[in-house]
Amino acid sequence: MFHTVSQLRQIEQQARKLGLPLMQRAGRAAADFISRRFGKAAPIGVLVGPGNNGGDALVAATLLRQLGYTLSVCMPAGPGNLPADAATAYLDWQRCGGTESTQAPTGTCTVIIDGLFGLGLNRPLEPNWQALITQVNQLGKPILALDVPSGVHADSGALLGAPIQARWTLSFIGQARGLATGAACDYTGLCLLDKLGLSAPTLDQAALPDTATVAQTIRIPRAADSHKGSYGTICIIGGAEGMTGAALLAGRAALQAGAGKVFTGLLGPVPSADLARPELMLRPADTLLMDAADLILLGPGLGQGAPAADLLHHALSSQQPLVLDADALNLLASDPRLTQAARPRQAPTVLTPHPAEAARLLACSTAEVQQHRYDAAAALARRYHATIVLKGAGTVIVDGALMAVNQSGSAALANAGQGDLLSGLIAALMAQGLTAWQATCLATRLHGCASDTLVNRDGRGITLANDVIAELDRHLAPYFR
Ligand SMILES: NC(=O)C1=CN([C@@H]2O[C@H](COP(=O)(O)OP(=O)(O)OC[C@H]3O[C@@H](n4cnc5c(N)ncnc54)[C@H](OP(=O)(O)O)[C@@H]3O)[C@@H](O)[C@H]2O)[C@@H](O)CC1
Ligand SMILES: Nc1ncnc2c1ncn2[C@@H]1O[C@H](COP(=O)(O)OP(=O)(O)O)[C@@H](O)[C@H]1O
Ligand SMILES: [K+]
Repeated sequence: MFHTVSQLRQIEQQARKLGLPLMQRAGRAAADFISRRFGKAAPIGVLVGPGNNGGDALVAATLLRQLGYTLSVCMPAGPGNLPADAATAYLDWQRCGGTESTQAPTGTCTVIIDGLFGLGLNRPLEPNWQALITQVNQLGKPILALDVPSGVHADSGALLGAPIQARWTLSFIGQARGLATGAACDYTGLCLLDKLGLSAPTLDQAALPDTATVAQTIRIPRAADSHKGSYGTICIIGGAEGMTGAALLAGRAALQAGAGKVFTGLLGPVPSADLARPELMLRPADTLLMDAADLILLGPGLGQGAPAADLLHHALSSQQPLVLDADALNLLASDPRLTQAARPRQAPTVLTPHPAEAARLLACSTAEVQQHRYDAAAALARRYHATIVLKGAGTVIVDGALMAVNQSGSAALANAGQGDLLSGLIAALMAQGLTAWQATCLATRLHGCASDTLVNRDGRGITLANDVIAELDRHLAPYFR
């Protein structure tokens, strides 16, 4: 579960009204974390910023000092303008004999606590703060970031400079959603949560779920008295010359994920069979009976020529559920008439853009999409009246008012063919009766899990699409029971 900054602030305010000592609890959680892992021999560096994140760090420093640790506290903005709770924490620090300086910790520290900025970072790091963070990162010491690595925007995950490179991020009350997606994922290290003794059911209801949470309730029934016609007929269209493999990978994934029948319509040369998966039926794209299928997947290896655009137009005006990927998205972005055709569709439309495709669809830069991944996915959903899968680290899924973020998978998936696989998987799950929301969440989750298994079980560094497809079955099987 992840939260917006405003949700976290609301909880904080309610707890304050009850007089709960949240900063004390946060500082204690941080001190416990350090004392469980590090002995008292070498000093601990502590970075204290101008807000309550700094207050958490000061509480931790005070408790660690009382335990007998040596602390080296760096407080560049001084204590003058600290907010009330943090000012109290500073007085406690002074009372126990603690001192501070404006000097960065040195390489003699065993570990560093980052309390520079948390939820309150609201603009790019100014040069003096950036210089401090860079200097600290260069020490190469393990860093415990409090709440958020300083420099990461807690709501969007955007980098407001070059952030603290944390080994662990210990969040309080709830995890900010900015930790879960995009570039932030490279700075958090292992994400941990301490709820500070609060249980907040209303907060949880409004939270951004992980796809794993959505997947928990999904089942894909397979009746004893069923047959291949019970599990959907899919038309996959793509595979222009030189890109046959993209359409085949989508087809293989769809079959492996339980679709009843998969017809693969190719714009380029049509092999007599896919020898690795002869169950697939291959046809010239223009002979496929799109309208007879239960679902159309258009895009893997489609190309952007006139025949591809005609097929897209036809698919958009069809009554069937539609999954659009790859060049189908690029064509959609290039012609406003296609956008007009997408909006009034009654059957579900799913778009699966990677960040560059999303940027084309939104007429902005890829960097802008990546800085605002949640907002970009939501904007696409509104613009196209579609379910959106914005791919990449922390894939974001939006379906109407629903949003989820995925945490499975890794850069082992960063290779051509994975998007084709994912689109085929989504298509198969929808053809078996899942809603677009369920199918996109489950497919994204399982795609990442299958790759993670190859990485963790088999020690793979890179996972290729065919290998991930072979691994899908064991991950899907529990959902068929
Ligand atoms: N209160 C509580 O009970 C609890 C709070 N908790 C803790 O509080 C944290 C949130 O605290 P926070 O709201 O004070 O924000 P924080 O992240 O410390 O930074 C704000 C300061 O930074 C400044 N500033 C911003 N950007 C800047 C920039 N680029 N360059 C320079 N300055 C910049 C900003 O300045 P201003 O915008 O006012 O000019 C302000 O002074 C939260 O993450 C958690 O750790 C937990 O203990 C739970 C209980
Ligand atoms: N660094 C990463 N972390 C997690 N998942 C990733 C990463 N890089 C790629 N992926 C996943 O791999 C897939 C790649 O899709 P895409 O870029 O469309 O590939 P294709 O070349 O097959 O079209 C997406 O599902 C994406 O989320
Ligand atoms: K921090």
